[in-house]
Amino acid sequence: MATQECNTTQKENCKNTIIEPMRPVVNFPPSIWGDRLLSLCVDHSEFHAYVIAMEEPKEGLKRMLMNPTVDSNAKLSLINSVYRLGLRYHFAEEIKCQLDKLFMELKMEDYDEADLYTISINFKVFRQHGYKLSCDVFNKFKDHSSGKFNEYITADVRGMLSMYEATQVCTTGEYILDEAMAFTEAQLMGIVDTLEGNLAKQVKHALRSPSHRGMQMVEARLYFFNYEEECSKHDSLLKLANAHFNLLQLQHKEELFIFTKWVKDMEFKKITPYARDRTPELYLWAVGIFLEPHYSHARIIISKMAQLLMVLDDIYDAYGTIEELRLLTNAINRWEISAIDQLPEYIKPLYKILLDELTDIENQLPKEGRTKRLDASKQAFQEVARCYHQEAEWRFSKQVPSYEEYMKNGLITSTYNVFSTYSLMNMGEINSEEALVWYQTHPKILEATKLIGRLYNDVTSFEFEGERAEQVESVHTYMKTFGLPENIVVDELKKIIENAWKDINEECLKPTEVSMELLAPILNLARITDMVYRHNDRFTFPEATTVEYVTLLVIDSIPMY
Ligand SMILES: CC(C)=CCC/C(C)=C/CC/C(C)=C/COP(=O)(O)OP(=O)(O)O
Repeated sequence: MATQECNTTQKENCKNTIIEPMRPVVNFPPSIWGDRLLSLCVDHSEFHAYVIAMEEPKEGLKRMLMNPTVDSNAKLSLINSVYRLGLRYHFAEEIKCQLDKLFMELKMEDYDEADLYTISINFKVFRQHGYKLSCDVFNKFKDHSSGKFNEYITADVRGMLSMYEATQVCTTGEYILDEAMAFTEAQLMGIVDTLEGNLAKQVKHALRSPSHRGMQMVEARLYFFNYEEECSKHDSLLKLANAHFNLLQLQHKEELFIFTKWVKDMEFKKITPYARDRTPELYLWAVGIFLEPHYSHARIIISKMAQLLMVLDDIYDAYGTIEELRLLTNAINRWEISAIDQLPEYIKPLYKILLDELTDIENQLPKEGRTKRLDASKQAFQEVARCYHQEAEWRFSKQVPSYEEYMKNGLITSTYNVFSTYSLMNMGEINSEEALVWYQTHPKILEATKLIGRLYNDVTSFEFEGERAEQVESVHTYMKTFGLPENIVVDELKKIIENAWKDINEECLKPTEVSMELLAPILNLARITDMVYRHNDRFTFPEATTVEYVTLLVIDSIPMY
């Protein structure tokens, strides 16, 4: 549909005149940011001030975490706050030491007298740190004659909220948690408009984005605002979180400026005018994958990868003719600058950027094991291009593949192989060759994350994409393969997404296949996917939440205590 075929007479004309093919018109909303982000400026002396401001409260918190006289519930509640404020990486050793001990000493009877709030917090903390506390701790809240949850818990809103948050870490076969999730969600939805103050804000946000599935930095900022009581229980927690936000915001501003300037210097607007303009939104993915300050370099690289993938996606999905796409795929497979000659003029500058940037990234990698890493990253990119091309072939020949065929291809076009490979490659010391080998075994956590990416993206955007060029996506391939109507299919695909989350949770429980540090970027990729696609395609249409979150993280300042 996007090409205008030449007939015989036209062919004659074609020899002399270049006929511009008809291309689909895509109404991508423009960026709302303009050049504003190029004026982001950073005072470097502030970095040092925040690092100093963090030192004392950090020591204070370490002492508190290690203090044997602090009661176990209070300690788990403190660990919960540390986790939710994005500070876990400062206390990895202390938290591990405490949780090992608390988990080993734990007896189920300890929970006989405990309330719903306490049990839920403890359950979530243990699970999020890899300890499989049994979901039987929730049995006592059920009326065993009716099989339903006891009515009295509906009066405990804080407890229900906490239980709803705890159910997000469930694994396959934990039916009580499935039921608890549905029950608490329905109850909270029913009362949210009657609540006031911080509790109202907490419930509203949890229903919009449960904390376990949210983007860590956004969750941390909102926890700081919405859970004042928990945060101000300990002065050192408040001070550390405050200085930490300021430090990260400074760093994120600087990184976003570097990335925005790169997009401008590469002249993407001029050479790819057909593509979406989504600079800060792409950067948000990078912050979502890596929260810690020491992954600054990785965030910039991931943002650049995302920009290149987005532009490629827009050529393959919307702008290129099938002939052009064949040439482009071939050139990307060849991966050599001489292949540029076979490309249409308008694609040449993009192809050059692609090769130059990847070479540049390669040159910054440590020498040891470089070749293997390079092969993995290049192949991940080539694979995406081949699969984008396959989708285009289906579209141009008006074929609808089976759901299975589509998904085999679609897991690759989720682009998460590229994101995870580049994440791993740029993690410095912990990035061992062994870890790369593990990545290439298609670990369950990575497959589940890709599945969530592909399905969430399709479920929320199939109507818009369908309008533009008969895109091949999971909703319609599933409808065709299983002969089911659209509304049923959307529900089925959402169930598959829920099950994939259970796999991710399972893979993060001890003993894990690789360290939690290596699993974290993959878990975080699923989290940012949930944030962007849970309610809509907030990437293509970023007006609401994505803009709000970019503003929250990079623009709105936080008064220093
Ligand atoms: C697919 C997915 C989970 C992407 C998120 C990761 C990301 C930011 C990738 C780079 C840009 C991109 C391809 C966005 C999705 O566009 P699209 O909605 O047009 O993707 P589609 O053409 O593959 O459906």
